[in-house]
Parts: sequence; C-alpha cells; structure tokens
Amino acid sequence: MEKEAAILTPSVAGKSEDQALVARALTVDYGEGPVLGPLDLHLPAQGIYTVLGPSGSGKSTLLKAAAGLLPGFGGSLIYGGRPIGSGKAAGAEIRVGLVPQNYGLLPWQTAIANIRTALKIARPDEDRARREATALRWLELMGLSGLEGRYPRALSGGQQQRVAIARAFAIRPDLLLLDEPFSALDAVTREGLQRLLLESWRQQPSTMLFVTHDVEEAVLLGRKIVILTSSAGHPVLIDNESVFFLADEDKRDHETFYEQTRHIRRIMREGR
Ligand SMILES: Nc1ncnc2c1ncn2[C@@H]1O[C@H](COP(=O)(O)OP(=O)(O)OP(=O)(O)O)[C@@H](O)[C@H]1O
Repeated sequence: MEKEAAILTPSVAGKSEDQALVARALTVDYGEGPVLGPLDLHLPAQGIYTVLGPSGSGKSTLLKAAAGLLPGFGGSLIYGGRPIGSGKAAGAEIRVGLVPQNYGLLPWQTAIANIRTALKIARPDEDRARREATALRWLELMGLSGLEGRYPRALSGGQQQRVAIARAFAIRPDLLLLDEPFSALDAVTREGLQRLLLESWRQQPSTMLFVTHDVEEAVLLGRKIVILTSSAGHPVLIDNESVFFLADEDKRDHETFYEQTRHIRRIMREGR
C-alpha cells in the first residue's frame, strides 16, 4: 500500500495546507431562501474531491461559487489563501477550468477554436504553436480527432461534453470544476475517461471538484467525497483514501470499493 501511495500521490508536501480550497459558513440564497449551507469545508490542494447529493441539493451552486460566477454568497470561500470573489471570475491569479452542465461551448466557434480561445486567455505567454499542439492533443485524447473543425451544433451531446473537458484540461488549471462531466457518455467511453482523468490528474495534479450523481464514480475518483444533503444544511465529508490509493485496475473489484459504495448509499438514504 505504501509503495502504491508513493507512486500515485503527486508530490504536494508543504503545499496542500496553504493552497487548500476552504469554505467557511458558505451560504447561497438566490432570493427565495438558502439553497446551500452553511457549509464548512477544507479540501487540501491537488486532490480530487467528488460531490454527491440529490437533485437540487446545491452541487452546481457550490461549483458556481468556486468559479466566482455567483453574484453573491454568504461566508467565505478561499483558494490558495486568496478569497474567491463573487460576481466575477475567480481572478487572474487563480486559473480555473470549468465544465458546466450545459458544456458552455461558444456556438460560433469550432471545437478546436473553443479550446484555442480558452488557451489564449489562460496561457497568453505560450507561443501559438504550443497552444495549437496542446489543443490537438486534448481533442485526440478525448477521441475527437477529425472533428476539430465542427461547430458545437454539429456534434452530439457526448462529443460536445468531451470538447468541454478537453478545453478545461488543456489550460492546466489550478482549480478544475466539473459538473457531471461524463453524464452524456456511454458506459465504455465513460470508464475510459475516468481512467484518463486519473492519469491526467497524476501528471498535472490540480485541485478538482467533481460533481456526479453516480455513487460508483464518486468512490472511484474521489480522495474525499462531499455529500450534500437534500435540505440546505450540514454536508457529510467522507474520507475515501482507502479506495483512492488502490491501483486503478483493482478498484472496482475490491471489497473496500464495494463497502464504501454501500456506506455512501446508506448516508444518502438517511441524510447523515
Ligand atoms: N439561478 C437560480 N435562481 C434561483 N434558484 C436557483 C438558481 N439556480 C439554482 N437554483 C435553485 O437552487 C437549488 C440548488 O440548485 P443546484 O442547481 O445547485 O442543485 P444541484 O444539486 O446541482 O441539482 P441537479 O443535481 O439537479 O443538477 C435548487 O432548488 C434550484 O432550483
């Protein structure tokens, strides 16, 4: 186990504390009463954290707050020691990659142009050839070679979703926010992308908040699992290291994986 942990854990010693994503008494109210919180979280940097909860429990709202896209919220949200503001993107200092539920692609740009645009904004100092190679590589990794020149309207839902994932990864963000990123994909593509996500994270360990409805996916990918309950209130934070540090090929068949999914299903049923 120790050997595996050494292989699988990126070297983040000393970094994770001061770079953590921290929510303190975070509350969100769109005008008709609180829909999230008060929420307290401390998620060390460079970890994958999966977020589960019933429909309407505030998962997307949490991601929007972390992306700095809400007009306002109560309490505080801090990443890397800096407050994430409201009403504006999280700020030039924090590079944020976001895969929203509706993919957020620019409809007037082709698949590759969507990635180019994001790279131009997030990596203005990189030369053009490098940005182009990055965009092409991510499209290829997502199984989209040959579709670079297509506009979003000429792509299937699952293809659009993969362009959005490619765009988010390509910018090498500090904070990667994914809202049900694999929901439109078939089971085989989904499993392939789950593996790719873990591999990419190991090579480029960002702090990742990953919203999903799928308990197995949450257990497979998360180092910790945040469970939001149906009413605004206390989230449950589950330590999932015993599964996280298993070798990928063993995870799904492992007794620990099975036990953890059962445990989480029970919490989701009982709300605590
Ligand atoms: N812009 C908005 N204005 C008013 N209410 C909103 C807005 N966005 C979300 N809500 C409400 O806030 C609550 C939380 O919504 P949110 O989308 O965060 O839930 P979710 O857990 O992501 O749901 P789902 O799993 O269905 O995607 C819901 O009751 C929703 O109706």
